[in-house]
Amino acid sequence: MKLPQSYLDRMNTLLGEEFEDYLDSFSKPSYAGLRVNTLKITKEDFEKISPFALEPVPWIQNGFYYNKKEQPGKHPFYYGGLYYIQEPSAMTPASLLPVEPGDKVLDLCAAPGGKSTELAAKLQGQGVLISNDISSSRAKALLKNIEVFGVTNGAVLSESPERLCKVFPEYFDKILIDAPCSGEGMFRKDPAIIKSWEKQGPEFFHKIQLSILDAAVKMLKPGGTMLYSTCTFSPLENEGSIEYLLKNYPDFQVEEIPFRDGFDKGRPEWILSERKELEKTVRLWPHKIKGEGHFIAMVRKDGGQDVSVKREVIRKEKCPKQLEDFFTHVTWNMRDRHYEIFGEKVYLVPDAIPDLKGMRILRKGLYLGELKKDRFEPGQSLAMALKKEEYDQCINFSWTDINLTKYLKGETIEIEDESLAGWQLLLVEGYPVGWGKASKGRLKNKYLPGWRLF
Ligand SMILES: C[S@@+](CC[C@H](N)C(=O)[O-])C[C@H]1O[C@@H](n2cnc3c(N)ncnc32)[C@H](O)[C@@H]1O
Repeated sequence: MKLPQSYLDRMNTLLGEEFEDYLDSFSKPSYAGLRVNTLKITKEDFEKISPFALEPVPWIQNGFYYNKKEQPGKHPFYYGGLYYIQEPSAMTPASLLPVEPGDKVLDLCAAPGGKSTELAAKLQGQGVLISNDISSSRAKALLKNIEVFGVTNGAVLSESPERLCKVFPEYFDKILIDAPCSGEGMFRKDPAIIKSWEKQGPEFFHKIQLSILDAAVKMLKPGGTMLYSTCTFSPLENEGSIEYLLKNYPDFQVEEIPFRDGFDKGRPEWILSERKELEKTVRLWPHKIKGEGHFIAMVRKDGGQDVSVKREVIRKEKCPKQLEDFFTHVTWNMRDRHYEIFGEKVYLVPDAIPDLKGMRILRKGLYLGELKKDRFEPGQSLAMALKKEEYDQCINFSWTDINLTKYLKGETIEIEDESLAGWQLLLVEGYPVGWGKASKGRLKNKYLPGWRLF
């Protein structure tokens, strides 16, 4: 791997004696990690059923290292949404943002969802998560991950931060900005990033970061907390961006982040700043922890009064009869819920989401399924959001069962019990993977075509 000379010179100047250790980290392999989806399974229960050799990531409650040869991304448990494959340092920002069930949370640069999926797990279905990414193609991958994880209380948008401000003034309790950056912390994991660094370096990204921060501050409630992270070492994009925030928005203060073994403090002197408080930010280095490079800053907006934001009253649809009939099989309380219907498609929408008219919306609420003339056809995302005890017709497979593989490939499968009829929720070791429709000993495959195993 050949690192650009200008980069090496800068790092040598900044790191001094540590520079050799940093360079040495390139001779070691990067670490692979997975993070357990605590919306579906506890860390302890996952450890009991995991076929992988796992080693805990010391600073992440539900994070593990795995051996790359084991390929957990191809395992049926992955299709059941039991975990997210994530580089261990990248697990840190969402783990540190103090999200509580009931909060209104924004993940502003969210695709493909590594942080959003953890923020959703922290909300435990209560409150609202708005996951946004300016790139619509990346937002599609984000939507899939949100759905696989079984998130019910969110919306996925693809908007510029400036346009979001108009809909969400001082709306959020917590905001996460995992900013686009020059990616220096990922050079070891993905050497292709070196090429793009040569084209677009720290100055390019710093400008974008400032415009994202300008918008984000307007969307945070007084008393709210915002976490800013990057995967680069560049002082300009890290301490430099936070210095800009503090200078231009004096109602923001840097918050203490609980230090863990191997965490390093922010370096105000690297941007010639007098602000000692920048030392409360955190730097992660590949020569100090088993993970790649990251920067994390947590800031709080002064105040604490909940501001009441005027919202239009959104028309609530009545629960359609076909849906009501289907939900006799489900334990969820479907009365007084907020439905939105577009053509045949019906969504269950959290009450707290304001009117999103004019926004580029990929998903608002939970997609339940399609209303046909005299019946309801449940959607894949509803299957992923259910728990086995919440639906009365389940078929369970062991993860080694060939029929499960056939199902995930989209094939029709035979079933022993010929009396089974209607919509069956298919499970892998007790965790939903999708729908099948049973009739006369056969199970018609209703697994979402775009999600199939090839
Ligand atoms: C570091 S990545 C986010 C990774 C994501 N948080 C995760 O954990 O999976 C940065 C993202 O910012 C998005 N982005 C770039 N410019 C943006 C902008 N002005 N507003 C919002 N998102 C932006 C990019 O499309 C990219 O997906």
